[in-house]
Amino acid sequence: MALSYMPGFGNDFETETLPGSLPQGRNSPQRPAYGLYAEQLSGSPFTAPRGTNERSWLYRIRPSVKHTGRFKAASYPRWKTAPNVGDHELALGQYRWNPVPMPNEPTDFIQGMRTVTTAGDVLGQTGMAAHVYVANTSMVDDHLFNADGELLVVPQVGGLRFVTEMGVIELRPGEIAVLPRGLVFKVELVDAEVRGYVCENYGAKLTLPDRGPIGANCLANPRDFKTPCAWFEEKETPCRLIVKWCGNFHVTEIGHSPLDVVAWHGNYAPYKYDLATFSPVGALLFDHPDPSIFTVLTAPSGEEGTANIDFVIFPPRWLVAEDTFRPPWYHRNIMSEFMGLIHGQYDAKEEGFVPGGISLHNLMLAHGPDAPGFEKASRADLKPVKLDNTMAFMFETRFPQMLTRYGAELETRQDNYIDCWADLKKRFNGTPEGDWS
Ligand SMILES: O=C(O)Cc1cc(O)ccc1O
Ligand SMILES: [Fe+2]
Repeated sequence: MALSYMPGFGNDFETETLPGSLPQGRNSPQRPAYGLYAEQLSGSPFTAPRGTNERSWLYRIRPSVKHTGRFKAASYPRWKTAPNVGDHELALGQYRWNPVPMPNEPTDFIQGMRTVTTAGDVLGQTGMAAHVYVANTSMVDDHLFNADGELLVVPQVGGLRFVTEMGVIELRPGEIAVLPRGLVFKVELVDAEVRGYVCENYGAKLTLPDRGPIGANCLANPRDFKTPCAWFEEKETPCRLIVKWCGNFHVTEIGHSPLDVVAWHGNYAPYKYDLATFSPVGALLFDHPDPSIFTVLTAPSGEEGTANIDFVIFPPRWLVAEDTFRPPWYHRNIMSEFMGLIHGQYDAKEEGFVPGGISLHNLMLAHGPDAPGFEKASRADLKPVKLDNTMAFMFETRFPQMLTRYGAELETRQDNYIDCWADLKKRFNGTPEGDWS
């Protein structure tokens, strides 16, 4: 399948698979071409201000009401939803995990979703969940839509193909995709085994951060976001549609594929982004800036500057700051930090935080470079150094992240994580030089 994409972030796109299938000059003609049904998919209230008003018009073989029958309960017990509090006994702490193991049983993208933290409350449309997915099986006749939020997908091992009602997105590690709330899709695997991270956003949509004095360029540039062109299938064989709705799963059986959108236009659509196109901006003389300079996407919470979610990356970059402790400083943060590593090594943690791993530094819990990292950075010759072959990321939220039982009991949790700070020495000895012996 040759895939094509349209560039731009939040554009008003239009795309058709058959000539003349997209109505021009109106949304809802009396009889759309090809006998298609017109349907609006609203991602914001009708009355949202222009800057946040999102909707698309889909021209499809059957309207979506024909893609649902009677629902039955379905069960995906490892995919949890906030609030999910108190289902384990693990004490408060800073935590780190080695990669989630690949499954031994046939496991598709939905079955392979393992929730590590939840935050906020899905019923109030605030907060998020941080998941890891592991899968070895493509979805063939099963499809999903998630009414609980949009999904930000960060592959770490293996390629994925998101076959959605608005087109097909292929995704490799190093790229990310966002699937809007309510979008119908299935996930095919490009490789035999896949793993990655997902941030499920219950709140207002992810958008590009304001750049302030940085100006119009650098960081994530809008043209590097890609939305798929329309694609449809006419498949008249049994299919299932699974719905995640307020934390519960439901399934309905239908006699055809719900991926039947022949043409669409609008600004509510899935997209992908290659993290290698992020142009980092940083400290050119001294000091270590806040990681907000590396925000790719931010989901506002309603309170200015206080994100429901920031999606932040730590990309390859030059370190040039003079007379500076270059790695992250020690800190305590009102925001809660879930981190993953796509490949390479992370600045402040050369050992122990491995690709596919996770770290969790929750609301106000102290963290920072491990003891070897501190030693090295405190004594380093501060010539320009390129931090290369690395890509870490953070799902940061204003809400505390509640660990799930799955996360608490996962066998790859590193019992000794906090020992990485054990060897940080007292250097205060009453002299201005301190004790650097
Ligand atoms: O804790 C972390 O490793 C993430 C992080 C990186 C950084 O450069 C500054 C602050 C911060 O929380
Ligand atoms: Fe941090």
